[in-house]
Amino acid sequence: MTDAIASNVVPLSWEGDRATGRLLMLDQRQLPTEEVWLKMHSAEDVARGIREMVIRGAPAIGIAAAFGMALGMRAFEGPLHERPAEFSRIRELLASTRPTAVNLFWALERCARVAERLRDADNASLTDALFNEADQIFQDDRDNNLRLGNYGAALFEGPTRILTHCNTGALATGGYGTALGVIRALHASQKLEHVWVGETRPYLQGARLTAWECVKEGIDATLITDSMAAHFMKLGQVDAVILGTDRIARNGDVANKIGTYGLAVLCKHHNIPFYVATPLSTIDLNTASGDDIEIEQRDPTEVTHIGGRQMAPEGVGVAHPAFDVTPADLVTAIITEAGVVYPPYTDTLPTLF
Ligand SMILES: CSC[C@@H](O)[C@@H](O)C(=O)COP(=O)(O)O
Repeated sequence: MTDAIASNVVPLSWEGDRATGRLLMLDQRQLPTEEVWLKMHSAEDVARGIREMVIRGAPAIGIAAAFGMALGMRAFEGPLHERPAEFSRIRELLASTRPTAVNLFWALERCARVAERLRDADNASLTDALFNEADQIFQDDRDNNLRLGNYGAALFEGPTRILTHCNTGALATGGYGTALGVIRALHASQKLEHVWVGETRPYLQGARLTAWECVKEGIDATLITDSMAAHFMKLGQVDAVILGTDRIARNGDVANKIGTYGLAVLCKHHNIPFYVATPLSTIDLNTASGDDIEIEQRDPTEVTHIGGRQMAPEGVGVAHPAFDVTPADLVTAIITEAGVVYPPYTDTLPTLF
């Protein structure tokens, strides 16, 4: 086992006591130039924060939603069985924010199980239990990342050159990160030579967030545009690609940030291993294949504008699927907190649970 570097970056934190306090979210839209913390007082605030990308990344979205559920129920009085519609309304509000990352629905399901157990309890007890659940999801995610980071790092002898995409770091999780967690663990064990950070058009999670995390922790990283990946692979300067995911289907198909599928195809052509690092909370055994995963379609202005400046003419058609699906047969291995699994994923994924 390698010693983890303690990342001091977190996407959210709590301020005050549970009865009157608030959730603080680091506004990821303002990074890397400004570190602004927004105060969330209600489920509506949290839902807006997720929808508008104040917080993003599959595990972080799930954690935020669990806190949103607790904040939402805090506003009421009396036992839940007297007003079950309120719980459903808040759950649906949070569930409607973003469709692709399964962690959102997984976390809300955990909250629903808590509520079911305490449907006759007074509201203070229910709210307290929901806050405990949110804290537990937050803490577990960080611990799981540390574990999967070590499993991932053990796959390499070093010195290794990794290419990654989007942001899968402390900002996208309970801390530390999934794919970036593996990279952190490689760095800690002195097996990391270098990281190529794909900028991740159109939302630039790689350029704005992963690059920021790497610089903050002294990880040797080079930012490239997405279209440069093939070039550096051809030059023999990429030993492996490691990414995160928003949902893995039962057959091992991987939904992740748009551009992931293209990288997997490039890896196949250049004979480079393609790894997906994820907590078990992102594996959805109830979804048979990637064809069944809803792909979020986002606002066209995220494609036509960069930093508020218009880059495309009025009137042009624009497509903006935020995610794509990489077929399981392009995935070399899936790295989790319970170990590393290889194809055929239909057989190996269920053994992790
Ligand atoms: C550990 S994060 C894994 C994924 O959530 C990440 O790769 C990703 O695609 C995030 O997309 P985003 O649209 O920024 O929420």
